[in-house]
Amino acid sequence: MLRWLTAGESHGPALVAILEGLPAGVAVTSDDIAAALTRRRAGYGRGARMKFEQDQVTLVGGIRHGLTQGGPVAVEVANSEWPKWERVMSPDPVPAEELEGVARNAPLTRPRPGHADLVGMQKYGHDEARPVLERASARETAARVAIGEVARAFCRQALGVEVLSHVVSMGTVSVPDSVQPEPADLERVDADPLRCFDPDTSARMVAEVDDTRKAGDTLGGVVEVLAYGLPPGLGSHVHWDRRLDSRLAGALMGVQAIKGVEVGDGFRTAARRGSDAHDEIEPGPGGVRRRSNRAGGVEGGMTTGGPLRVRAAMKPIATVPRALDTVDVATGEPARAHHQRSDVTAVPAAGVVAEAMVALVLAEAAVEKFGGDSLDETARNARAYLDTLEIQ
Ligand SMILES: Cc1cc2nc3c(=O)[nH]c(=O)nc-3n(C[C@H](O)[C@H](O)[C@H](O)COP(=O)(O)O)c2cc1C
Ligand SMILES: C=C(O[C@@H]1CC(C(=O)O)=C[C@@H](OP(=O)(O)O)[C@H]1O)C(=O)O
Repeated sequence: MLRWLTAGESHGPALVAILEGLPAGVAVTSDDIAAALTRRRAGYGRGARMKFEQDQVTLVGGIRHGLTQGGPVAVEVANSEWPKWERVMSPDPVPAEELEGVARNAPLTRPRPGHADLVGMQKYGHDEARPVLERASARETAARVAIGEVARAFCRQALGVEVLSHVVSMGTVSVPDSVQPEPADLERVDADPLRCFDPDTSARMVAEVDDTRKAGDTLGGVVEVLAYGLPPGLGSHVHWDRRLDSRLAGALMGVQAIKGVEVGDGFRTAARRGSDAHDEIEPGPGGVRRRSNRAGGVEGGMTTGGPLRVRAAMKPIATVPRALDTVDVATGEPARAHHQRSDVTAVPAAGVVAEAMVALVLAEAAVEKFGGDSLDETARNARAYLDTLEIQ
């Protein structure tokens, strides 16, 4: 079983994440994690904070001399902006006079439609949004990407699995369905301003982001995560919560602002006839292969051995510069939602976060199927299983 948890606030001293249940011997360094965090920070359309906020990584447990030891892996991602927030976000009480007139401490009583502000205040009994938005903020996804990188290293080293993502739509601008990067293309995807694998579409997306920014508005879009090199049989058909598609959907829907998940051709399949919807089976390497991959590499809640293909739809950023109507909860009067700064879009970053979530789900399913306390043991068990299927 793989367990993992994150803690920390957007403007707190640091985010922390713990990942428990991976075998010993996975090679991963703080530089690998820092590189993953750099990928998450990039992307055309992100706001000012991504320029000045640095992700400072410290490995605080579970890794020695670049190898996991079998115990929980603990990672800290420090917020470099902490000194500016120290009094406002102090865990210990701060004398009232020290907070007097501190602009950052002004109560946020005009909740943003589309963010967690209003319902979080109602549910947790707060009279302003600060205590809610601090934890709702997608700053927390830096912690997920940190441990997702450890899971990704495990998937690669135990099974030869590579996980990547690309942006398939930004607002109404979409790439053709045939665009599907492979592991060797990841550098090119990352080099694109919007992590889009089709240069013509990317240029139109950039123009769309520029127009949207000028209009004081925000954008959503769709990302696709791909995983190559998976063995058949991760996940299971025997119970709903063991189905890999169910677990992937839950993990992706757990990312801030993701409002829909599609496995394979998903919603598009619903409009097809059966003869045009499934992946016919024919003789091939290891005895059988599928002629197409409309199912996105999952049948019956199990990986088929083909590339995994899942999409996640992100809604437009809630902090709209041309602020939306709300109510000031301090006065009960109509007002404009609070807005300091925000991303125009964060779809490219959401792709990197989605990769991390998929890597964590795949790592968990691999640990379940193959077990092993050392990486070598997991890899040996996987090899023995693939031998029974005669897969090279
Ligand atoms: C990478 C990333 C960056 C985000 N940046 C912002 C932002 O700058 N402003 C904002 O209002 N929402 C942003 N969001 C979305 C909010 O965190 C999210 O809408 C909020 O937590 C409410 O959750 P919900 O949209 O799932 O209902 C971002 C989401 C992600 C994944
Ligand atoms: C800090 C990050 O994203 C933040 C996510 C976020 C939100 O509401 O989700 C709001 C913004 O924070 P702020 O209001 O402080 O500018 C983003 O910058 C990050 O991704 O590292």
